[in-house]
Amino acid sequence: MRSSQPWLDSKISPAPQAGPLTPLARGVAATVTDQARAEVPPSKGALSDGELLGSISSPEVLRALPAEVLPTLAAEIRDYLVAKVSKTGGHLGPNLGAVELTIALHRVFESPADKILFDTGHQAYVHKLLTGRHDFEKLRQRGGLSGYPSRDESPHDLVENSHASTALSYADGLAKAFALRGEKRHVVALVGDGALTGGMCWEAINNIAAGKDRPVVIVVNDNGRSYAPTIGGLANHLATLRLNPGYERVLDLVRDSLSRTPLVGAPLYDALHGVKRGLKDAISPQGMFEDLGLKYVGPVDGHDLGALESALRRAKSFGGPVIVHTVTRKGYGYAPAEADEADNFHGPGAFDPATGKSIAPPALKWTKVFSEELVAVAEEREDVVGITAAMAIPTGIDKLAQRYPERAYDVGIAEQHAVTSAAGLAMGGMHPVVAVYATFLNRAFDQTLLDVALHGLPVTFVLDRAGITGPDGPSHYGIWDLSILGVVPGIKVAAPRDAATLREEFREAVAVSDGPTVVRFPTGAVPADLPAVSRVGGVDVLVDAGKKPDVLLVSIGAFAHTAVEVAARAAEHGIRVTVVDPRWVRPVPEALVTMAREAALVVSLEDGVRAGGIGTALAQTLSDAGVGVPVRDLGVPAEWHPHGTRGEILADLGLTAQDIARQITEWVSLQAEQADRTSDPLTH
Ligand SMILES: Cc1ncc(C[n+]2csc(CCOP(=O)(O)OP(=O)(O)O)c2C)c(N)n1
Ligand SMILES: CC(=O)[C@@H](O)[C@H](O)COP(=O)(O)O
Ligand SMILES: [Mg+2]
Repeated sequence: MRSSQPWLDSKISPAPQAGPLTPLARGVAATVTDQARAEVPPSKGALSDGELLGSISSPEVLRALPAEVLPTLAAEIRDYLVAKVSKTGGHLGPNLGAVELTIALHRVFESPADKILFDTGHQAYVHKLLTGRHDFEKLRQRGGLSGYPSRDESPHDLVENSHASTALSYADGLAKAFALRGEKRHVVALVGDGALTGGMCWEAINNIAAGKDRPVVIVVNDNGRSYAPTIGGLANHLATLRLNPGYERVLDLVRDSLSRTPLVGAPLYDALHGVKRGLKDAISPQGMFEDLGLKYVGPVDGHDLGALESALRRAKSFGGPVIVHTVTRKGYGYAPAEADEADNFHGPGAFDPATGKSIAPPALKWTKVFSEELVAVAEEREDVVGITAAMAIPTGIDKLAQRYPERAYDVGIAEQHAVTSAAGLAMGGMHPVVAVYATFLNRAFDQTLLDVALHGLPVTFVLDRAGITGPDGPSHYGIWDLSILGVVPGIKVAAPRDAATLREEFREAVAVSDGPTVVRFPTGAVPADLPAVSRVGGVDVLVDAGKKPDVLLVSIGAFAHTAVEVAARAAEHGIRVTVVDPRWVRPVPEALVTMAREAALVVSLEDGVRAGGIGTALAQTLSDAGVGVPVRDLGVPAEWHPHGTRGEILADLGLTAQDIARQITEWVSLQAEQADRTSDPLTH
């Protein structure tokens, strides 16, 4: 029995073989467990979810375990992860694939003296368990563990930024700092094959390789996938790897990965695997990395604990920059995750562990609406092409790829390249649609500003997951786009409020031929369509409070339903609120200036940072037009916001209908008091 839970007895994975414990191992494990029980502070949580796992209060305890019990530990970790993540949701596939790797890392290196960095950080759950964090009940939920490394949680955690491809640069800097300070520490960076497609990694490798005496160990977790496969179909060209008889299982894994249909080109994978078209030209991966100045170890079976430990010890003893190439399988040990072709187990929501089926009620998502409209537009216009940075399904580019494979490009985790390559496509007569999460556009700001906008190129950016997102926490909030795009001359930004306006505004965006356009929308289920009562100069009026309203409430994007509720609540206090949705928020529509002249107070409401946001732009526009009406802007403070649900975070920020109505009522009363004072001759 390798697992206490039937779903781990997968037919797909050939190993790991935990098997029953030998009497010796059982004895040692029991002793270690007793010691560990005594050591675990009560706050660190349960010991009941797996006897051995429950004993691991720190990496020291892990290092004291005999190798024979490690497969059991790995099986317990998988049990635990499936059981817990099936309830909370989270990054299951990446973690199941990194169990042995993380165990080996913590046995060979001595964190926190040695520094272990997790690129992206979505695969750090096993690291959390091995560093004594065993309470996953509220993973990624308010008050619970973060879904990424978190310096508040543990001295073993360093990097909280879950934007990919940064770990090698952090590692380079840390190694330089330790060299300057004369500290003998190893710096280890675990990076996925997907993250390795990001340009920052190669900039870092260029520098790491130059530090011959700096002990940086780059561990590549090569599972052949980002979300979707990272690779091309070159299964017939693996002869160089076959030359090494120790890699039979590695070859199986690689062959499996290669046989999947790719969206992405193959050069990186070729390099990693020493693959080139034609055996005569075959290069070895050693050659590639060693030419760059890095010692190469591998490929190593990333589920073979013995092989991993021995490879990592070799790397550790080398004393300079070294790359350890491990081959793993995403979702390893849990059949539905291993068989996952649709990215469902990269970061699933809650699911039934017995079947792997999602238990979320079906809902129409913003992404699906965009995805369908993109295909409809592409059917009408041959110049429309789609670009994704390794997120074809999550951004909805997959539907275009299915319909027109030659008109959809997955460029890898390479947002900067995505944008400038879109600029090239536009120069060449196409109309590219770059679909990224709002937070990841940060990466490509300069490219958007100069490569696209300066050249007046017709590129449409579709920003998914804009605004407050939720469980991924601070790095994933899509709250900066409206501000940073505000400084891009000539850019046009739309913020649809529902499915109908998303379709409409997307079509308007791709109709623009003389510069960049942006359509941004939030995460999750799209709310019911909210028809306008009228449209004035391109601005939709959602609630018309008649002439000279007390308040003109300018609602941006998905806040429309909240804004309408605010108007209803304010009306109960005798305050007349007109609600408008500008649809296009940059540049600020002229019609808003005319409407604002009529109102006693203008309030803007946006799902983005207030600093430099639409409220600021509106106030400037009104001031420039000589409209003296006071403007109040409601939005997200430029601070770090913790993980939680979107609803919880919005409530924290006072961005619920109830809070906004109360706030508006106060402002209106304050204005009335001030007006009274001004008109009272005794106060002069
Ligand atoms: C800059 C950036 N773009 C996109 C993402 C979204 N993303 C998160 S994980 C991931 C795939 C990572 O693949 P890999 O590094 O191979 O790790 P694996 O999940 O396969 O373990 C992507 C694209 C991100 N985190 N950062
Ligand atoms: C690590 C990462 O960047 C993604 O996996 C992200 O967690 C996905 O978020 P969604 O669940 O909103 O697609
Ligand atoms: Mg990968």
